[in-house]
Amino acid sequence: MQDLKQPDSLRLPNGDASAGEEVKSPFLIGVAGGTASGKSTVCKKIMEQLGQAEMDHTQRQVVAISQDSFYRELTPAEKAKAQKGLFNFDHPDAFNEELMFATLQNILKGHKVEIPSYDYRTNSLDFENMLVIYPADVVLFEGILVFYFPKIRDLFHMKLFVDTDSDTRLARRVPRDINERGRDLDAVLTQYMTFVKPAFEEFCSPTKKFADVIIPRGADNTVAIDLIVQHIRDFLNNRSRHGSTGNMALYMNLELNAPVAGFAGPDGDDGSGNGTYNAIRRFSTLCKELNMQGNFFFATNKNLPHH
Ligand SMILES: Nc1ncnc2c1ncn2[C@@H]1O[C@H](COP(=O)(O)OP(=O)(O)O)[C@@H](O)[C@H]1O
Ligand SMILES: O=c1ccn([C@@H]2O[C@H](COP(=O)(O)O)[C@@H](O)[C@H]2O)c(=O)[nH]1
Repeated sequence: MQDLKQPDSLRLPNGDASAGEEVKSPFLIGVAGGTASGKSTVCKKIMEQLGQAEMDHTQRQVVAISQDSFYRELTPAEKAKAQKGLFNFDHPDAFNEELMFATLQNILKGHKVEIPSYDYRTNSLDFENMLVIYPADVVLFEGILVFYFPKIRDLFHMKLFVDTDSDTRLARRVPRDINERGRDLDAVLTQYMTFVKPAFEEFCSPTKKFADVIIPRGADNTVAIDLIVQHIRDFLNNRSRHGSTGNMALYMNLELNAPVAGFAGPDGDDGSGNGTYNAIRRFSTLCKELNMQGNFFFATNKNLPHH
């Protein structure tokens, strides 16, 4: 059974900002799932429901980042293979793990970071179109293998897995790759059968076990999305009431071992230990709600009280 923990960055009282400067150490949510399972759509819906999508980038409290910005640069020989659909973009070696790790660490320290966008038509990073990620309260990091690398997996405060059946995913991937990623039908199907499907089974699907929350049917699962949104909203309200260094992980019941002195939750917790109990209650209530809805699965968490 996994052990949900709180990364050091959230324990730091003030990150690495200069004295007096407020640091936003975000609540980091990993969103994994097979290709075309709906990871970006789920993130988009969460952002929209929180009123973040139409907001200026510099002002957003919630931001979403794609793992695709961390594909490693290909050698000319690999590029030639990729153009013929003969490069395996679904293998962990296709990613720059170190850069991904360093970037997430910087994000957790409350730094502004710049990452390239990804151009699927040329199979390359697009440094002309850099994405600026401003410090935010909640960061969603989505991709097929976000839970594959242990040290990256350990950075997440919460892990979601979007679980959509493979027929639906293939049926979505084919038109998307043809219409949006400049591919032809033969290439899409060959790539899928040669690389995408075997790699999903070998590398992506096994990471489902690390998820705290599994979302069947992705963006169609409005109940799951509403509940996740409601809880993010609660964090944001809590943080705006208690400052950006407010301990979101405790509020979310992800660190139950040590009460944090000075933490005051919405129920008037004072850090004496009752705050922890109240956090457990809130999280436990969420689990119960989700179980009752029956279309959402919460992985067993040894931290949760049993009712
Ligand atoms: N619930 C859904 N119903 C219908 N189409 C969907 C749904 N979710 C996603 N799609 C479509 O499927 C494709 C893949 O979705 P996307 O969110 O980009 O998946 P991922 O990020 O997991 O690759 C996109 O064209 C998207 O518009
Ligand atoms: O140049 C590339 C890079 C990636 N891919 C495919 O993209 C998916 C991952 O993106 P999703 O949005 O999660 O589908 C992965 O399965 C790669 O096969 C590509 O085709 N070309």
